[in-house]
Amino acid sequence: MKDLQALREKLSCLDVELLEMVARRQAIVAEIGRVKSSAGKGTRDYAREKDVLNLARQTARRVGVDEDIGEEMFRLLIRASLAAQELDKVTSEKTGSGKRALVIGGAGQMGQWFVRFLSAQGYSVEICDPKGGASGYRCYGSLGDTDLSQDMIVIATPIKETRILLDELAVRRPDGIIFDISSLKGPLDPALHNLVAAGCRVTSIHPMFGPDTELLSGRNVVFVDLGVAEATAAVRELFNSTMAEQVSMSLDDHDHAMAYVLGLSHAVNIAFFNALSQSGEQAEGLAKFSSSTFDAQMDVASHVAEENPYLYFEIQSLNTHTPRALVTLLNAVTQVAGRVLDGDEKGFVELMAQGKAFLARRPEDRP
Ligand SMILES: C=C(O[C@@H]1C=C(C(=O)O)C=C[C@H]1O)C(=O)O
Repeated sequence: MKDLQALREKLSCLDVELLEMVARRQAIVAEIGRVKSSAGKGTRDYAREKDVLNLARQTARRVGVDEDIGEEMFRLLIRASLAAQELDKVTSEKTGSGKRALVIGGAGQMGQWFVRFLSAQGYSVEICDPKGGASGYRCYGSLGDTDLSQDMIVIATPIKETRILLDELAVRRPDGIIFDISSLKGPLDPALHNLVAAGCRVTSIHPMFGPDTELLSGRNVVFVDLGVAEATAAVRELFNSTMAEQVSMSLDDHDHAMAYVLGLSHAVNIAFFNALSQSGEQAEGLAKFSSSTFDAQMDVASHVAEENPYLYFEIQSLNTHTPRALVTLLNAVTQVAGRVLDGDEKGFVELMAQGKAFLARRPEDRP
């Protein structure tokens, strides 16, 4: 027992050293970030990352550590470097210095993300939300309480509420740049164009990530330009210091894509966990036999189950492209069931081959 105690103490010392080394690595990473920034270079360097990961695998092999563990450790470290460099860049560029921003719905989850994001850019952020806002920010209970003199106005409210707010803004015609972040654009089409007609500088975006996101590398932000180029350019500028991919789309193409990217994947998961819960099987019992596919699917389903059901209903019910996506899903499920119940092996294999060929066309993951 004494040996065990002594060995564990030795191990704890090593763990502390490991973390101290991580901190030293991060300090160098921060310096590299500043050098790249002053040389006008982008934050992410995929070729260098590949070299870092190769070295990790080689070294792991040499010292007798599993290569996959070596690589995984360094993937995590690279993610940490990128998140730190991105935040540093956003903060140091001070795009919003001397300017004011209003986040309507700033107490909601994505609203809070924008409050943090705009604050990091140097904006003096104000919040409009009946639920109040984070402490340290000026807060208005309703739109009527502010004169709307801010330079940037973000609308981060449920879709139906956003429509009403856009109408109110069209009457009050603020001078600042206005944008919404709704998951669907079709239901806002008349209100957004009404705002353009009122002479407002408005654009529409859809951040394709959740409120917990810290690192924007590998994430997309969709821009739906409404014909006011100045507004779109100003909002693009907010994301220029990040590694987010900026994607342009028309309003209708956006909702068409969302019927699959959001609607179909949500529906599949809602159907999956309800099929399980209605099957009479017990979750605890199934967990005992879980396979890697089941576990992975359960993880995704659990994320979906935690989401806001009202928002998820809006995403289904307010998209005019939803019926087509859901009918396609019903057909696909019927097809799988049909071929299995008919004992049609050839047909079943064909279904899997078709899907595999489709998935193979996905762009490869970068390191
Ligand atoms: C540290 C750098 O920035 C990023 C982080 C890397 C790392 O943590 O090793 C590698 C490449 C870059 O994407 C760098 O460019 O060297």
